[in-house]
Amino acid sequence: MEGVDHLAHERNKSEFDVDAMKIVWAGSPHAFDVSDRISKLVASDPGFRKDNRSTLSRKELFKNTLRKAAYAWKTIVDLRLSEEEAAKLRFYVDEPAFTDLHWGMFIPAIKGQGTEEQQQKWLPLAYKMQIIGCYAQTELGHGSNVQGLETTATFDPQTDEFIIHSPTLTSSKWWPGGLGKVATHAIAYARLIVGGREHGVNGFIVQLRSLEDHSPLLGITVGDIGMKFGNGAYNTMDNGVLRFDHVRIPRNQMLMRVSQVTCEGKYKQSDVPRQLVYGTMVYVRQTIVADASCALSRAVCIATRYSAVRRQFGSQNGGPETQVIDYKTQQSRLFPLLASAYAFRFIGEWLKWLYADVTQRLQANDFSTLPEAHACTAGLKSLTTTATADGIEECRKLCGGHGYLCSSGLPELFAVYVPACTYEGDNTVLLLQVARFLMKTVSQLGSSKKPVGTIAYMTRVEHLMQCRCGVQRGFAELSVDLVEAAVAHCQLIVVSKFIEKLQQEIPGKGVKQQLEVLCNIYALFLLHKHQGDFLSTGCITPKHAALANDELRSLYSQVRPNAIALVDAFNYTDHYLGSILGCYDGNVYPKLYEAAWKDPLNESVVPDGYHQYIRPLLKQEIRTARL
Ligand SMILES: CCCCCCCCCCCCCCCCC/C=C/C(=O)SCCNC(=O)CCNC(=O)[C@H](O)C(C)(C)COP(=O)(O)OP(=O)(O)OC[C@H]1O[C@@H](n2cnc3c(N)ncnc32)[C@H](O)[C@@H]1OP(=O)(O)O
Ligand SMILES: Cc1cc2nc3c(=O)[nH]c(=O)nc-3n(C[C@H](O)[C@H](O)[C@H](O)COP(=O)(O)OP(=O)(O)OC[C@H]3O[C@@H](n4cnc5c(N)ncnc54)[C@H](O)[C@@H]3O)c2cc1C
Repeated sequence: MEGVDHLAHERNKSEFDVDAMKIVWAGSPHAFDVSDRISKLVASDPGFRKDNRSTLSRKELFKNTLRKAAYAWKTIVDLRLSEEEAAKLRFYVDEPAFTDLHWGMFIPAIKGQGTEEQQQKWLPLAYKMQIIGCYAQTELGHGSNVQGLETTATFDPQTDEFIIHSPTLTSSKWWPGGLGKVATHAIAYARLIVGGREHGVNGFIVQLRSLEDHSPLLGITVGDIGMKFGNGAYNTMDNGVLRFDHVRIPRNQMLMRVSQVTCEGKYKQSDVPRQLVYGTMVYVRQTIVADASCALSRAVCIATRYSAVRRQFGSQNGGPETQVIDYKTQQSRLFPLLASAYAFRFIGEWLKWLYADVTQRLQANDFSTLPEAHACTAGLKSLTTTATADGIEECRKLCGGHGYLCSSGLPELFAVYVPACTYEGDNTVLLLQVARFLMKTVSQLGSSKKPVGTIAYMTRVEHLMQCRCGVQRGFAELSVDLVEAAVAHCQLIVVSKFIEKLQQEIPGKGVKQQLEVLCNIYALFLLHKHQGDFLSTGCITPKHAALANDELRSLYSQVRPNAIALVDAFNYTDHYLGSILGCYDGNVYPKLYEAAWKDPLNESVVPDGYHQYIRPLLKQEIRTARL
């Protein structure tokens, strides 16, 4: 029945202060207040409805996304929302759109790679959305290999301009979000050519469309690259294709914090690492880790609530069947994902600190932690997105057949989320960067340069290197093993930071105890999953492995009474979850049944096409082959 909490009995089992855990999950009382207020604002406004997405055509879907983006911007302006509140509103609108790239990449690129003068010119226009930007780096022929990009930017000293050109088909910009139909400007990455000499890939601000009638400017060919994975999902985003035909831009539209070109045509490299050109990618990778905890926690919330609602088998003497959440197999699949959601939340908090720290150091020309920041953002983006994409799919399976319905929210969540394993850096390519960082660290063991921070533990392998020094096989030859080592390195960081989180003051009855249980589940589940490596390297004995398994089962039993409260702590509205299976009150079956009849296919009891195709079949009016 409506208004009845079908999960009340589960909520009454909780052994900790859920409101205190909501603050821990949000990060602070202030962050909780903003999230709670804005999520409810979005949920209560019919202008942000999203339950019809799977029934719209691509063009209807995209136009609806533009409407919502404009409505969100009007809401932000009318309510004078702060930058923090505006970001939260865009998050809870929960629809990939051009604004993600405008705010999430175009603006950060100008802030990170533009000079003070360039920031003063372009940021006010971007903040007021008087221009809409995208980040145009990837090309049809190159994405991972940034140094392989083919677009050229040739300096013309006669006119003090750069000529931006797409020399080949494969140099067409391909994938940039927001590019296809909306962006008026791009940060385009191109090979800088001055006086016939190449100076690597740099970023250039290029206007693509008229601010009067939105038509592409002279020399610009631009469009959408077409439908992507899944129906609604990421098709709300106009990922685009862009070709330049000798497009001229003023010299001062090359982002010049890292490298400069003078009006005399002199190329100058600042005394900063050229990799700062990649700074926007580092920034986005750390935000993607926070995204992972959001996406995984959504899926886990849905699967946990539904696992408590769903009963299957086990009825004794006509009594109620067993809740599937009580099956050990369901717990062994679900609870490690619940623990991962919390683990990724805390590693996301730490990574945000690491990024802010390296940014502050860069401003003082201290580049000492840049390699570690690159390795951590690359590795943790790879680890958390892979685990989250796999986790969302596991949550779909944990919900049985109903998990495959769009009304469960899980198919769309999966379809929107999985490109995170590719965008902002293919996950394997990024792990190879971590492996390169680890090998460089190992090669420096024994020198005066002692490993610190997230690689401090590597001093312990020093003896290994001394006895094995000289035995070196090619990086490429060992890359599979090195990628596994990179994953293990990142997992160690996640576990370490979870443990460090528990050493902080954590208010609220039973809250720290619950987090300790989740931390132990996360760590022991990894040990169980990789026990072959731990056993073969002698890190643990078979008895240790058996003890870990026993402890895991015990920990699952400790989580069980608190599972619903632990996902309630995410404080997601039913609107944001977008899932009948995950609705707060657990009143699933009536809602599933009601939703089915709203499908357009049920607008008529006899389907279109019956008389044309089915009736002739049934009436044998179609000549059938002799059976
Ligand atoms: C309905 C439900 C919704 C819920 C789900 C919510 C999800 C969100 C929904 C949608 C939101 C939409 C937002 C989406 C945002 C993302 C959009 C995507 C954008 C993009 O993809 S932008 C393009 C990204 N492209 C890449 O990442 C390219 C990857 N490749 C590279 O980074 C480089 O090519 C490279 C690093 C692999 C190699 O570079 P290079 O050849 O130049 O360098 P080397 O390998 O030779 O290394 C040389 C030394 O430089 C160091 N280095 C490399 N990179 C960096 C760096 N970034 N920072 C610092 N240092 C770096 C290396 O370590 C080497 O150092 P060494 O000391 O010499 O070893
Ligand atoms: C939804 C979505 C949104 C995007 N948005 C943007 C955007 O806004 N702006 C933008 O510029 N780009 C964007 N991209 C592009 C994205 O950044 C690239 O697709 C991504 O960097 C991967 O590069 P790639 O496509 O060249 O993959 P490839 O590198 O071609 O990967 C193919 C395979 O080759 C493997 N591989 C590649 N190099 C190596 C190596 N050295 N060693 C071992 N294996 C290797 C990879 O692991 C992978 O298995 C987006 C992509 C998607 C899917």
